[in-house]
Amino acid sequence: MSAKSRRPGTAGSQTPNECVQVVVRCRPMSNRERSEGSPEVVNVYPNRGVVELQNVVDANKEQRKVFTYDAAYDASANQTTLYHEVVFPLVSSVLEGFNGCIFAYGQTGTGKTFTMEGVRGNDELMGIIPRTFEQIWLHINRTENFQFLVDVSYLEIYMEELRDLLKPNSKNLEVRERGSGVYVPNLHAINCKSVEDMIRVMQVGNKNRTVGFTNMNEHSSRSHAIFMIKIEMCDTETNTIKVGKLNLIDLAGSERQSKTGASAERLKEASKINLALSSLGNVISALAESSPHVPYRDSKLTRLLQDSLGGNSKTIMIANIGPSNYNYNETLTTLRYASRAKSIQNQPIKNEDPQDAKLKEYQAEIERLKRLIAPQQHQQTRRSEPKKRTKKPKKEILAKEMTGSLKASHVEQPVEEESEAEEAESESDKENEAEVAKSNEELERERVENTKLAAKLAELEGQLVRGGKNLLDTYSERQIELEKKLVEIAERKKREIEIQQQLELQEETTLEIRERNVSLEQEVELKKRKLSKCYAKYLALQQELNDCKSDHNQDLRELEMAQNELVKELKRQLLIIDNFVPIEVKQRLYTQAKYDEEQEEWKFSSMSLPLPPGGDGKFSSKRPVSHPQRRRPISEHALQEAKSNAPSSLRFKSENIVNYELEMPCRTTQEYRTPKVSASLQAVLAQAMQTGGDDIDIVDSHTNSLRSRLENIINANAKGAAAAGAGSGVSPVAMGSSMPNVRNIKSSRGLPSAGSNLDSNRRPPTGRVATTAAKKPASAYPKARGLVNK
Ligand SMILES: Nc1ncnc2c1ncn2[C@@H]1O[C@H](COP(=O)(O)OP(=O)(O)OP(=O)(O)O)[C@@H](O)[C@H]1O
Repeated sequence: MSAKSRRPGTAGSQTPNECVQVVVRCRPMSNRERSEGSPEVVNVYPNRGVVELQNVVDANKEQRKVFTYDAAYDASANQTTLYHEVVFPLVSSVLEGFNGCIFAYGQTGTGKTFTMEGVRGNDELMGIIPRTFEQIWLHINRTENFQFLVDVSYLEIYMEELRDLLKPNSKNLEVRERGSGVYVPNLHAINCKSVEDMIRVMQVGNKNRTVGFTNMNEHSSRSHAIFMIKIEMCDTETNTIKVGKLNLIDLAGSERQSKTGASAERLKEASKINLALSSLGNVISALAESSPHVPYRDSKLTRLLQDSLGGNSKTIMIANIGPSNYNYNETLTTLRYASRAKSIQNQPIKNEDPQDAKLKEYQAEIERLKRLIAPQQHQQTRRSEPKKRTKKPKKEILAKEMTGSLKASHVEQPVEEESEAEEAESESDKENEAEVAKSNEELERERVENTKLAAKLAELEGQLVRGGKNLLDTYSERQIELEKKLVEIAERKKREIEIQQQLELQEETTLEIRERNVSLEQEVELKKRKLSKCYAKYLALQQELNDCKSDHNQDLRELEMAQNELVKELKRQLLIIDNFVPIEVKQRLYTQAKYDEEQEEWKFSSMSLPLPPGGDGKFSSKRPVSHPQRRRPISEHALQEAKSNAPSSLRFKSENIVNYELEMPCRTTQEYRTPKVSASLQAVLAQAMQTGGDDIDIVDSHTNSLRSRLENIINANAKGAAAAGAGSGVSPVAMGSSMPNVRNIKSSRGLPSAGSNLDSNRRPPTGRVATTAAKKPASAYPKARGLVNK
């Protein structure tokens, strides 16, 4: 596919498939690298999009490795150029209603955070994220006849846990899937109305982000941070809605554990980071090879990136590298991954008139509120007017009647009639007053309701931003022109790179055509040259293969280290379960715990407490109760007692159990028995006393090996699930989806299965286990990772 069809920004609701755009950025030498005298091994050719890596140490290795990308930037490239040439067109597409994703990938300390976030408080060194804010608001301020709703969220993945950076206390964030893509339920979103609002949100999130010190970077990001922007746009003339979503991702750095000088905590972090990044690498490889299975579910990171890699999104990968020889291997790995990512194809689709648009909801709500408020106001004005009018005539009539009757009374009426008239008058006055008070009350209530509705209306209207405002406040015409020119230059540069790359490809073909016209001798000479060229290519490929193998082995070693850590942890947990958890709880734990694939955690089907032992007579499970329908057997003695009037006979008089004292078991306690401390626990405690408690290696003295114990537990669990299925009338086959799948559990939880080196420090496997291992070689290592048995 030509780079032209890859370029984002093409209009139309369904664009053709386009590849992930891959850009490499090499940072300058750091002070430390300079002072250590580490040679520079990276050459960048920005006008050809080429990066060249030299091997200055190993003489046997091929000297140069050349990689070609959509664009390449050397240490002199500034933040503005990178933004205008790479990011600007993508953000423009997002403002047209596409999904977009930019992620920075690379070894720790190579400038991912510098590229994404930049240096705070320095306009020149501002990174991609704050520049994106400016572009978005500039667009909003320029676009007339449009209404916008801008929401942002910020989350991080730390140690395979999703955390909301804008609500650090909220827990248990999950990744879910629905028709329109992956999403995170309950993720906090903040409505923004300006660049400043967005910067404030970014700063709040950054304060909550997990960073730490390593040998490679003083402020190393220990988590993958994802800044999400959602822009809903409504054309007020046609009343159509578009939604653009942009994910800006600063990944944690991949690192060799030996180099980072990692402490135990850092080691744990690093193994999780590397695990997530290696699953990202696996996803990239699977997509690049068009593999039928893409292991998105291997980590939270890959699940979140599911749309961005191979889905509905325009995506840019910025691969950050360092120039020094010290990082040769890591740089080579990054360049290889970046090269592979170039062939990932996405299918971006414009999000037009989506059903779940908030803006639609808001507009409907605003209309509803307006409809509610208008008649009420009308009614209020109408009601307050006639009241005054009707009140007055009543009073006038009364006054007239009064004066009339007064006059008459002077002349001819008797005194009783006079007082009757007065009474009638005061009664109707009271009625009138009550009516007025009632309607006043009603009016007041309506007024309060109206104010509430008006406040809600104002709040909703306040969240929507009308486009085409403040244009002159923010940008002058000349600046707009300048920006257009910059984008044009960026486009031209991109085209130049494409042409240059095509030229290089055509050079070889041209050479062949020329060759046809020369003499035989020359042809031999040329063939020789060609042969030596091919041979050099062959050597390079062979070298590449060897490099891949050694890389693979290195990965394997690191996975083994992570696995050893997990095994240690497992042994610790089993030791605790064996020695401190009551046996009945343990059994319930083994048989009733179920693995929830969706939420990726273990769960209990019912959380009732374990019952104390019942059948042995020591305890009864319930207090005895009388039978509700049967009468108590009545003895002769009871009948006689019932007849007497002695106070003690009271309990025999009525049938109901008013004074019935329940018979309780005589003992409710057990003799204290000194706890048995197992040999393994004793050994651990002794070791802890000697070493001070750090990093104790548990030697399992259990008669079963760790592997067979795990198998037993998993079998018990499977049996428990099957029994539960049979009990509930559901066949175990039908329960397949909810039953913990042994293989799935093993692979997804990282539990090594039979055949792995789980208990390498123990006796060799017995014949039975060895047969199992021989039967199930495929499950020994997850195939998706490309791993094989040692
Ligand atoms: N292009 C660049 N120009 C100047 N300085 C840079 C550049 N890239 C990185 N740096 C500097 O290198 C150092 C490390 O960069 P940064 O923290 O961005 O690395 P990172 O890849 O995010 O590391 P980590 O993965 O550990 O978080 C910083 O001091 C940064 O200022």
